[in-house]
Amino acid sequence: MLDFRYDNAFVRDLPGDPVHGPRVREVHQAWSPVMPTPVEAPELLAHSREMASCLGLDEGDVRSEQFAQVFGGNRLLPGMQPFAANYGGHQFGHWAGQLGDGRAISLGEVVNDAGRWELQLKGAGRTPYSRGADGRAVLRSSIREFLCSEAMHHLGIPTTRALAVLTTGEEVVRDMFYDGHPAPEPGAVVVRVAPSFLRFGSFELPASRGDAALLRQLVEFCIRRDFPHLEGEGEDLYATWFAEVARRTARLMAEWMRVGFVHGVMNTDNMSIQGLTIDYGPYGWIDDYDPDWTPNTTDAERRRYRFGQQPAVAYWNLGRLAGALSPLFGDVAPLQEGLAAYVDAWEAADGEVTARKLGLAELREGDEALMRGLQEWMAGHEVDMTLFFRALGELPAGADPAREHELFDVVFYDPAKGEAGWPALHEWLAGYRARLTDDPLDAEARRERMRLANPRYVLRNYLAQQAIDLATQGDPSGVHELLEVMRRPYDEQPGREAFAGKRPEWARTRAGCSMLSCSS
Ligand SMILES: Nc1ncnc2c1ncn2[C@@H]1O[C@H](COP(=O)(O)OP(=O)(O)OP(=O)(O)O)[C@@H](O)[C@H]1O
Ligand SMILES: [Mg+2]
Repeated sequence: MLDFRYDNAFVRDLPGDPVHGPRVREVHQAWSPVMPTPVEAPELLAHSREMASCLGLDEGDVRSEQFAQVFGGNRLLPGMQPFAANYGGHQFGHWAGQLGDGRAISLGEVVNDAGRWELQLKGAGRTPYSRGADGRAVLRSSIREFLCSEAMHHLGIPTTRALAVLTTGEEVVRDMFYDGHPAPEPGAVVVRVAPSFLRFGSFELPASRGDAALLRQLVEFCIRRDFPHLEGEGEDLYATWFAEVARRTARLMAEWMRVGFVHGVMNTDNMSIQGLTIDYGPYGWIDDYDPDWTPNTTDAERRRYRFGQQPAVAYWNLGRLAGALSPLFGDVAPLQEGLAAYVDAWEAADGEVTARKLGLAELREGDEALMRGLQEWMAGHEVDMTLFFRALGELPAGADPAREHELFDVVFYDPAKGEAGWPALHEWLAGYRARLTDDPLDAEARRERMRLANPRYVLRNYLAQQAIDLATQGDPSGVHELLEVMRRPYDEQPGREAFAGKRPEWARTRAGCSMLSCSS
């Protein structure tokens, strides 16, 4: 029997829409009461055993019919109070007005010894915020969200979590390539979990409407529930909080850059106030190091959300949040200080990541230039980022060209570019080696530091796509296996070398492997 203890703070402490149900409308409160729309035949496709255990669920609970019924959206447990949150956002640089949870419905906030866990169904049906859309999600994007949420967690990167992904037994029509060819696809629901799903856009919406009272209520609520360690009151407290949001966001950006994660749609409605990765849509993972790469077809022209731009976009987004919060401040100076805190925190976190990736005890003058030189070289020679850093961790102490060839031969995608890249690589390695002689870490400690900063396994786009193709034919084993691999991303996993390999040539241009549309 599924049995949780709840503390439904969001609906208890924040003003709710007096109207029930999914009729599309403008809502001037923080949330709307709405039930998930039942589905034909909910069935568990995969689950995260770590997340289940955090919620006190065992295998039997997860595999029960009750679990499928509740988390497919067909039944509520006593104590659940379903709602859709209201928020707005800046999308691709422009204010988009009310967006809200158009297809995510929260069931309640579970509290236990491990923390607070808001349970949310993504793809649960229409809400007042669905606008013209169906409130549903397709299997391919749901598997991508499920796998990546858990992969990020195991990489140690702040993220919303995924308890499970369920098929619905229903079809959903999507025009995957936005080319006028809509087609039915299998539908699914992802059960997401996070201590808070508040977004920058949750604060921007009341601010855009001049509703300072609701804005203040939201800020007070968020600080009390999501940042209970912060002290002070009034403007001082708000400033402390904003600076904390800024610092968390900076650290998140450094972590994304560390592992080669490209979010793909960094609109302000997809920025978590807690500095979690949220909304796994057209995201992608860097194969060959390319700061200009974005997986999102909708952004192919301007590349606003390209890999190398992410820290700057986060700053811009914080600027929008600062603007939204300004009615609560007599003077904008504290907000400017918060933005400055982002810059400081980003520089510190980026430096820390550089030191860890290169296996240095601490960053010294010249190290950032060393890293930049390496990045330029990688970008110029189509070099696999993940494989390169893993190989670098195995570099012998003394110069050994034969061993270097053996280590780095696998990192190139294009043999000709690789051939041309060797002289510069040997030169860079010589400089790096010289720097190491000046570093206090011994070889073993360095190797371990690098192993824990440079994953062996990341959720390469083509790997997820292969698992999706199989699951779409009715076989979820690829999803299960990939999840298993991603549970220990920093470990060597004998027998699973194939999951650590370079992107195969066929995947270079295939949809889902190189480019993704927002259609989900
Ligand atoms: N099929 C759909 N039906 C209703 N609303 C949708 C649908 N797809 C997206 N939306 C809404 O459009 C807005 C922007 O979409 P976006 O792709 O950023 O979010 P999402 O992937 O649905 O959700 P989240 O940010 O919660 O992960 C959101 O408010 C979202 O709820
Ligand atoms: Mg979103």
